Amino acid sequence: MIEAENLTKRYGDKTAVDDLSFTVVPGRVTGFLGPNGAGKSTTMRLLLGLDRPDRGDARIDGVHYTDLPAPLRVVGALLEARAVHTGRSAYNHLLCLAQTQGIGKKRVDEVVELVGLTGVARKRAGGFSLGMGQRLGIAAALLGDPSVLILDEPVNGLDPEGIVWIRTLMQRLAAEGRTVFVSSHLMNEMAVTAEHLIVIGRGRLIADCSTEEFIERSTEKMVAVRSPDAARLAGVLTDEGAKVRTAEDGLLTVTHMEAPRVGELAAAEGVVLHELTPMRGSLEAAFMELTRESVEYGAAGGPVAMPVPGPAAAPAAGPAAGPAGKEGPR
Ligand SMILES: Nc1ncnc2c1ncn2[C@@H]1O[C@H](COP(=O)(O)OP(=O)(O)OP(=O)(O)O)[C@@H](O)[C@H]1O
Repeated sequence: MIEAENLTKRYGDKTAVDDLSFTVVPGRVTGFLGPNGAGKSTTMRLLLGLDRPDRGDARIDGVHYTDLPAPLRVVGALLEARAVHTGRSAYNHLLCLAQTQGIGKKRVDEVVELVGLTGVARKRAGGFSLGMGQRLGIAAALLGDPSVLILDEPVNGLDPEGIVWIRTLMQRLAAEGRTVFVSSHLMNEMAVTAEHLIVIGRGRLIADCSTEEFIERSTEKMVAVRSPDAARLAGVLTDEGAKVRTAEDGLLTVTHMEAPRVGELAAAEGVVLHELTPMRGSLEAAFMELTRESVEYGAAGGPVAMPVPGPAAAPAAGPAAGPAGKEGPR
């Protein structure tokens, strides 16, 4: 378990982490989200004793990181600044790390295999690609078979196969009863990986809830409906209180009315439907809505996130675009 209690960290005038309290429990993947500069990396460094808080407390399984006698056996960490500037082979890099904590050679072999680096383990780690470096960093984090994992942007630099691999690995590690705390900028990836979210903006807590609840709370439900008689249908739905917009020729997006009611009204009026799709907000849309006030380095106007087809609030894989993909959920 990870506990942050009133964590505060200032750099000069800048408050990077501001009175932040949360708990990350074992058994599920917890995503750590926030716009650029929100304080995610700083928080992770505070948890790992790499920076000292000005106020507050960070504990891993009830203990300050710096008081852990064999930290690698309790916490595995992958931080954003993870380049391995080493002339050593990947294998020797891991072996050296293992030896500092009394971890045997057998475990080094195991993690090399686990992260898929067997073929290149004897190669110089300094020459690794970003993706291979990520795998090596994850191998290092797993060396001590830790009960807690803190991963800062683990998906960075991984190809699609690598992304699925790390997702599956994180979910498996969580299912084994470990605490998995992971930051990422890839919203669609987080939507399918993390069961729970901690969202911060300008160093402060914005949300601490399930991924489902986060999406539900911050996005509007919408129905996409396609008909050869869209104009007439639009009139019928509007008369019954729906808000209707024409997304493209023959395709309407409907809010303030659920899909079954749209279907019933269409049937009652004898309007043919070619499509009736309940849309849900994407995690991306929810994130942008909730963090709008906290974006430090955003472009004026900002991008618009797309809704995705599917049952309301259920996280789904794939690109965040649906039939009504020309407009945001608002
Ligand atoms: N060592 C430092 N000295 C001065 N300011 C810092 C330092 N580390 C972080 N900051 C500032 O603190 C704020 C939080 O930074 P941090 O890197 O924790 O954010 P982040 O959420 O991880 O951002 P990103 O998503 O861009 O990686 C930023 O404004 C950053 O410029």
